[in-house]
Amino acid sequence: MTTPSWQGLMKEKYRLSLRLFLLLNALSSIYCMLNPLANKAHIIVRTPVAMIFIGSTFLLITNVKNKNLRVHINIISLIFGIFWAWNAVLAQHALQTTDLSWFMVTLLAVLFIGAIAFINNLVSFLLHCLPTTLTILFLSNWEYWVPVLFAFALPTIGIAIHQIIKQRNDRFILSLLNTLEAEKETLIDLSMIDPLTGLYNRRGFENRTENALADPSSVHTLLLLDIDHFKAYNDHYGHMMGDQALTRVSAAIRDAVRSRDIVGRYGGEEFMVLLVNTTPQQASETAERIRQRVYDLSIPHMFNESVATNVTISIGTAQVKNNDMETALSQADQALYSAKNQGRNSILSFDTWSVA
Ligand SMILES: Nc1nc2c(ncn2[C@@H]2O[C@H](COP(=O)(O)OP(=O)(O)OP(=O)(O)O)[C@@H](O)[C@H]2O)c(=O)[nH]1
Repeated sequence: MTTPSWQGLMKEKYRLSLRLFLLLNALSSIYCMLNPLANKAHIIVRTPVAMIFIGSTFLLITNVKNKNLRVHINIISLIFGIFWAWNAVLAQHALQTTDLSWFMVTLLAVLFIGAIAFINNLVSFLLHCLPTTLTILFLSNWEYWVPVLFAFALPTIGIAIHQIIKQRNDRFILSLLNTLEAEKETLIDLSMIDPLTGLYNRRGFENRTENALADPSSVHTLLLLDIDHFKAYNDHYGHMMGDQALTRVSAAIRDAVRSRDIVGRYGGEEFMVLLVNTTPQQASETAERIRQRVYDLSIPHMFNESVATNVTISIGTAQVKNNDMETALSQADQALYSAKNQGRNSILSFDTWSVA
């Protein structure tokens, strides 16, 4: 699970608790309308519960039909809470009773709805239950204040404690999700890095170049670089020295280009560089700078046959046209092959070479 899906789950919970609240209100209002006690009274007594029934049914249907409709749960709970309190006032007036049992049924129904629907939302619970609780206290002249306040305090305390525990859990889960996401990002980054040289591997290179190629107005140049006679180097100096040479050459390439250019290890002793947004002139200057920097490392290579006595590289370059990296790669490869054939430690641009 990710943070956005967690937030989606929270929204869904919010929606479900609203629906539950509306459903319980609709059911309770039906009961109150059919209650024989209420029938004894004037029809006006049934006005608030009728409004609760119409309002909750309408909102419930609307909410089920349109998931994205935003309904403020606190406002709805307060309005319905006031309606229930109004119902208590009208009923008491009509029935002329201070009988606790009658009040308790209404109060417990309201508290039950609030506690079930708003187990995680103390504010909504209070907004829904306080109007009726206070009204009943006044209507009964505070005669039954102990059972009324007890009935109100018990779920209030329970919901408050439950909310504190839930908030702690939510914070813990969110921090856990953030840590997991950060670790996932690190792993993705690591999976794109070549462990020996620290450059992008082929996957990382492709991933990074996708972003650069997204801008169609820019002109990019692809460089393919290959260490000359590296097999002979490995054979004579050993694999460990070969690894060291690869690491130093990688660093030299990285240092010779701008930070926005993308450098990757193509595989073995081959590298690739995407020179982002460069003119052909700048590209050939950069390729020459790379070649020279590697030469200047002066890594001894007595078996770099008829090229030099130190490690050198050959470079093939090609412009990336129409964001077509595959074609550019094939062209740079052809240019590199020719640069090797022309004596190595050299640079060949596919674009000028193919025209000639
Ligand atoms: N030390 C080391 N050697 C590697 C690594 N990957 C590839 N190589 C060696 O690189 C050498 C590549 O040799 P070749 O493909 O024949 O090319 P080359 O000898 O450089 O000849 P040219 O490219 O024609 O100049 C092989 O000997 C590989 O074993 C690596 O990670 N470490």
